[in-house]
This record gives sequence, C-alpha cells and structure tokens, in this order.
Amino acid sequence: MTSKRPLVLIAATVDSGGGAGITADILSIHDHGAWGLPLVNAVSSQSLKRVAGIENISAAMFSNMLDVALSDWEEISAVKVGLMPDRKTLDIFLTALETKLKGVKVVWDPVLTATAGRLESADLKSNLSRILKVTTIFTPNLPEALELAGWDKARLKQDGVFELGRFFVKMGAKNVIIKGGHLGDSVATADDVFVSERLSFMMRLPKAAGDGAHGGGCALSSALAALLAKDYAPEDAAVLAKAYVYHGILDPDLQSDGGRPPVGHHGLICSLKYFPEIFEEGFPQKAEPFPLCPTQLGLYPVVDSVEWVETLLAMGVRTIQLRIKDKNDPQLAEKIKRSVFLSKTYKARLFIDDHYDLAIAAGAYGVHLGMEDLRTADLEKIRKSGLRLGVSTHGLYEMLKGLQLNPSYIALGHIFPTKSKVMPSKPQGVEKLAHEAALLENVVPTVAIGGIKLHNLADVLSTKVGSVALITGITQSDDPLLTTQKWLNLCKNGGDEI
Ligand SMILES: Cc1ncc(COP(=O)(O)OP(=O)(O)O)c(N)n1
Ligand SMILES: Cc1nc(C(=O)O)sc1CCOP(=O)(O)O
Ligand SMILES: [Mg+2]
Repeated sequence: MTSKRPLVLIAATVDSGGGAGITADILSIHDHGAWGLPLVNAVSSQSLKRVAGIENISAAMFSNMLDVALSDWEEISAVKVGLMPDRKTLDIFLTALETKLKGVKVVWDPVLTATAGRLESADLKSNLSRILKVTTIFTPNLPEALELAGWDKARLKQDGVFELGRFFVKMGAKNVIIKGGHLGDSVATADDVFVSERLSFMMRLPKAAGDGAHGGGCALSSALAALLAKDYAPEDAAVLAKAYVYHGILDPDLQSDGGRPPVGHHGLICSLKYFPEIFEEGFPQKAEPFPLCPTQLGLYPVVDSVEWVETLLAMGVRTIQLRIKDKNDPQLAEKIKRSVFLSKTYKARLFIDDHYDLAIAAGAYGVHLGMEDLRTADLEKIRKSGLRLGVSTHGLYEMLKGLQLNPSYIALGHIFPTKSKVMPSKPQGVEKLAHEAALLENVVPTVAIGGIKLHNLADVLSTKVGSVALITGITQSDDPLLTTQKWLNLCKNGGDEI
C-alpha cells in the first residue's frame, strides 16, 4: 500500500463522544497532511459531562492490530501514544518501539490526569525511563510532569519549570513540552514550556474564555506527531500544533451547554493570529519596527566581493548583499564603503551581512543578521541609524522569533540542499516555504534562499514569497552574465521603488 500522506501510528483510547482520544487524533493528523492508523488500546463511554466507563481491548487483539500495521503498510513515519490504560498492551507497544519501530519519531502524551476524570495510563511511572528513551516529544501537563518527576510544588518553585523539563531530557526524552507550565503566575495566559538539549523557550497565548476544550491534549500531541511525520523540526511542530489547538479552542466544532466543547478541527493554521508569542532566554523579545523595504525585492544575489557587486549592479540587479565571512579581512571597511558607493550610483538596495557597525558607518541600505547575531547585535543602534534589517529564519519557530523584532524582511531558508553553507537544519522544501510565505503575506516582505537554481525557480515563484536570494546559481555558473540575465528575466522585478 502506498500513501500520499505519511503514516502515523496511534496507540490510544476511543472516546465514544468523539471529542478526545483516537477520533481527535485522526482529525488532527489528517488536518496536518498525514494519515492515522489507530491501534485501539481501550474504549471509553464519554459525553462532554462525564466518563461513564472504560474497557481495555485484549492484548491479543492489540498485538494483531500492531502486527498488521507493521507488516501490511509502508513505512510508519511517526507514532502518537495517548491514553494506554492496559499494562500488557503498554508493554507490547513499548517493546515494539524499542525494536521494530526503533528510530521512528514518537510523541508520547502521558495521560495521568485527564480533565474529564477517571482516565489514567497504566504504569507510566515504573516505565518512565523506557518511555523517555523512545520519545521524540514528551507532552505532560504540569500536574503530570510533577507527578512523573516526583517533584512537589516547593521544588518546582525553587528550580523552575525549565528545570522540570530538563529532568525528562536528562532521562532520555529528546524534547519536552510541559503544558500549562506557567507556574500559576499568569492567569490570563496559556503558557507551554518547550525544553530540549538545544533549546528552552515558552510559548504564550491568551487564555480563551471558559474552561477550555475537551480533547486539547490529544489534538496537540497528534498534530505534533503528524508534523514530525511531515519532517517538521520539533520546535516548528510545537508552535504550529499550539496554534492549531488555540484555533480549535476559540472555535469549537460543537455547541455545548455547560460542558467543555470538543476542540474544533479546522485544518492547517493559515493566519498568524493563532501563533504564540515566544520567550527564549537571551533572544531579544521585541523591537520597534525597522524601516520597510519593498514587498518585491526581485532577484537578490548574495556575493562576497566588490567586483561581483559592481558586475551585477551594472546588469540591472536592484537588490544585492555583500557577504564577507572573514571578519579580519583588512580591507573589510573599504570593501563595504565601495559597495555602498556603487549601490547608490546604481540606485540599488545593498544589504551588508553580519558587519552592522561598518554598514552603519558606510550608510548602507540595510544589514542582514542571523539568529545568533540577533542575540548580541545592538538592534536599537541599527534602527536609529535608519538601516533596514533582514533576518534569517529556518522554520516556523525562528520565523516567529524574527517577526517579533519587526524586521524589514524575513529570509526563509534553506529551501533546497545547499553547498554554500553548512546548515544545522534540514532543507524546508517548497510546501513549507509556501505555508510560511502565505502566513507572512501583507505582514512583512519575504525572501527565499538556499539551493535555488534555474531548474527549481518556478516552484519557488509559485509560492507567495516576494524575492529570491542565491549565491551559486549565479556565481558558479559557466556564463554568469548570461545566467544573470536569465534570472533577471524570470524573477519578479525589484521595481524602481527603493
Ligand atoms: C537573504 C539572506 N538570507 C539568509 C542569509 C544567511 O544569513 P546568516 O544567518 O547571517 O548566515 P551567514 O550568511 O552570515 O552565513 C543571508 N546571508 N542572506
Ligand atoms: C548564505 C545562506 N544562508 C542560507 C539560509 O538558509 O539562511 S542558505 C545560504 C546559501 C545560499 O547559497 P546557494 O544559493 O548557493 O544555495
Ligand atoms: Mg550573517
């Protein structure tokens, strides 16, 4: 069997009310472009008001479903584990994750304290180490995290919720999202804390009126699994899944008189208004708006010499970047000055990569900074000097962080594999570029970069991205002048507006 959608295995419980459990999982997984294969662990009778009963599926039947899923279907791309009340099936499934499914991405929602009540996974605490070792994203709510870690409120107050997340990372989980991890200090907001070896941040959204929606935890974890199956980085999956659940809480699918309505399922999030605010330690939280630049920057070559700047400006390029990576180059200031002079002569927009002090001194049109540079750069100095600011981003998480700084444009990279730079992240591809460019349309100008060549340009231009940046598509071409002419003809013109 081949599928256009990646397959996500779901080990969880059926909610006869349809709002949580496997039904919510299937809807959320489908909304994110994947296909759910439900391995039913138990069935429960529920309404929006109560849990009336729960009964386990036999271990033999569960094993049978698992065997068929593993033998008759193509590759399983991700797994979501939800409510697993039966200890035998928990063990069968854990063994499968340690053997036949080893290496597959797993989102584990350790249901211990469902808001609906009377629902509890078996043996999570005694199996915690095994569970965390196979888990890509672990998604306890705060009470579940405290219970599993054996922490009390006093310890939480002393060490903090990030340290609580690190407890699970140290035990083997690659990423942890502690839902409602706000320590009760903000009643107006719904804060989730994300922790991995590499990253710690908080995602904040306003708390929706009412008691929230039934099935929110299931929707979050299954959306996460689908997004991992679609090759999203965990932090990108986290912000998108949180936005999805927020949309579902604001707009539930059913009216409810008193009880908590099931979370609504409305497809991939296509509006920035549902995304959380990001708080990452050491990263600037906000900045005043930088001067705007045109939405369509046109062809945007990134080059490493004054000679290239001159050649390309003379050919009609209207946006260009000088990217000299050797900060000890004795000619650096001179090269920047000369390039600025050329850009003014040709009435073009010149961005300087990295060296913002020299760019300010030379009066460049703008600077381009990466995520790491933004941690230490004097953004206020750049803004006050009137320079535009372009920022690099690599996925939704960085896109949100970049956007909070109100930059002049946002670069979305890398789209295809590139040999021009060692990239820690995976190429995003055109589908993710199209989503990001659509989210940012009419919000901030966008630039696509990374591996863009004449043969894949049409795909890039089919998205709403405003501009195309490239290095080797021009600089490594056999006939750079002819090739530049082709690029200029194909790319949307940068326009006269500066
Ligand atoms: C248009 C554009 N996009 C991305 C980059 C990469 O910038 P940065 O993250 O600062 O990395 P380096 O280029 O400095 O290696 C860029 N320069 N231009
Ligand atoms: C400098 C740079 N920054 C990227 C990013 O994704 O931030 S990709 C990249 C290299 C672009 O070169 P080429 O067009 O040869 O692939
Ligand atoms: Mg840079």
